[in-house]
Amino acid sequence: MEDSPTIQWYPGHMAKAKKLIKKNLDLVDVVIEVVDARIPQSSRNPDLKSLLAKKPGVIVLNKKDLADGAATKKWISYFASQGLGAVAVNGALKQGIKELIHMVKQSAEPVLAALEAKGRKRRAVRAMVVGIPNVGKSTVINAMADQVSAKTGNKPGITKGPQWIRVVEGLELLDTPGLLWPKFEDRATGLKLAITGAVSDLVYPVEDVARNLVHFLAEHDAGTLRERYKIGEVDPDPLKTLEAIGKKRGFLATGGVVKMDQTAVMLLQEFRNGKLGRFSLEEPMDNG
Ligand SMILES: Nc1nc2c(ncn2[C@@H]2O[C@H](COP(=O)(O)OP(=O)(O)OP(=O)(O)O)[C@@H](O)[C@H]2O)c(=O)[nH]1
Repeated sequence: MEDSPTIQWYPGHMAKAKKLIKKNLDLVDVVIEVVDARIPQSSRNPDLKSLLAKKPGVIVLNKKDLADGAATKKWISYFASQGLGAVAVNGALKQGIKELIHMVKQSAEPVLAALEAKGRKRRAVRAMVVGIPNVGKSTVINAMADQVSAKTGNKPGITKGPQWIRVVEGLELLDTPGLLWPKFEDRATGLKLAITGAVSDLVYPVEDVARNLVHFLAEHDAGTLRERYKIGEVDPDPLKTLEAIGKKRGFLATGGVVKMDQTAVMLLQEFRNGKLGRFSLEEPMDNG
């Protein structure tokens, strides 16, 4: 779904997404919720918990290569304290996938064991991947599928129902992810989603998003801003800092005025690609 980061979510879209997820939920034992490791709380869907009812879930903190390692560890402990299994992965490099597979199988164990106790034959665990746009759902599915890479289920020609991928012995995965809407609860959450690219650059003015990123970086690692953009001191006013960055990069209109939009887009791109380093935009205690 290449265009999904630009989806504008309206109540109609959300209702449709909810219906699709509910339909597929009936088919699986475990739900794998992919979140962005840089914003594990903000990139969770607000309604997933009620959708899941009592189904076990595993949280995947994807893009761990872009997040701060110490913060990711704290998030994993935090989720564990809430009774949720969480694992950090780099879907793109297929790191952490074996641990994820193990966790998914483990979380379904009580259900399968109960079925077996009733005299049923043991069957493979069935799982599906869900998450908001751009967190890496397809990448995680591909990384898991790559373990064996054998499609199972429906034969070609009669591909009416869902397609299953046999990940390893005893685990099957639905081949399409469930797309969920992001949180729109408050501006701070929205801006974090915008900084990481989970919501469209059309939702918030790009200059606002970049200003907030500069504010965060100035507080957490002003040295990186100074060194990468050779801007001397970081101004307490983030807009002035953004302007200084644009000037250094030569993003100038006639009359020497800095093209702020162009500067903002460049800064966000560099942050999203990890060129500025590894940053987590939130830690567990920020969320109470
Ligand atoms: N650095 C990094 N990038 C990743 C990782 N996993 C995925 N990406 C990138 O993140 C972007 C989104 O990945 P997708 O797998 O398309 O995400 P998705 O959640 O399926 O996206 P939608 O289809 O838009 O909902 C792509 O540019 C991926 O290359 C990761 O672990 N690290």
